[in-house]
Amino acid sequence: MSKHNSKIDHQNIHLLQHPLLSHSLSILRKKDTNAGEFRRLLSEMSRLMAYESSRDLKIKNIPIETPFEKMESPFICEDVTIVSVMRAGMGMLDGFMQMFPLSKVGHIGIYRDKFLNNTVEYYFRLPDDIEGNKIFLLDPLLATGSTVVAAIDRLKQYGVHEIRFHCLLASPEGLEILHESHPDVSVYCLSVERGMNEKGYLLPGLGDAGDRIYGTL
Ligand SMILES: O=P(O)(O)OC[C@H]1O[C@H](OP(=O)(O)OP(=O)(O)O)[C@H](O)[C@@H]1O
Ligand SMILES: O=c1cc[nH]c(=O)[nH]1
Ligand SMILES: [Mg+2]
Repeated sequence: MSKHNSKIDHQNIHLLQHPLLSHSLSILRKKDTNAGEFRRLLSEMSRLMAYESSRDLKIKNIPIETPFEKMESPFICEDVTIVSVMRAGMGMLDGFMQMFPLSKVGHIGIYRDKFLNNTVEYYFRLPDDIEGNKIFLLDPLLATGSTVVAAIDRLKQYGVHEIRFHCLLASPEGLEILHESHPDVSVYCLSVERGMNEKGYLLPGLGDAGDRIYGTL
């Protein structure tokens, strides 16, 4: 975990460090990176994040036949359900779906309403029978933590327990709040940011992720 923040040195926070991820993140942060490039890189980075966060998935040897002989070969034997927090989580979804082509996919639409000063859920759809699945939850940013906590509150109403939250950037405050509300949830992120501005945007950050993906600046 990040050296500069001992308060959030929780075992279940995984700081993914890889030159390919760091390089791409730097491009995403740049204010003149356009929406097309932002989308392309986010998708590519999501595949790498999925690779890193799935290292411990259970595998089981199953008999197969190669063109030459029979053997026992390892296959993933756990069900993964991917859940995207709209809008910005959609930018990570195709990368994860490519890595887990057999996974089911859920969607949660939540935004931070500036006037209500609260999160608003406008869509919720999970696949049936996902109790016991590993949930790979996607949203590029964790700022105040209210969105991810609201999303996980709802997921848990559906009996899912093993949740891995994937984001690019997280604030120290947001990580604390997430840990207080849901200490069982693992976080996979690329950077713990310095903090937030008065509007709840991460610093140094990358701006509003949804706006940057969809060009709604
Ligand atoms: O930790 P929080 O303070 O809750 O902020 C994080 C949320 O903010 C962004 O979504 P936003 O509300 O901008 O919605 P959008 O994806 O539709 O743009 C981001 O994608 C997270 O969902
Ligand atoms: O910096 C931030 C914080 C919350 N949501 C965003 O999209 N960006
Ligand atoms: Mg937004």
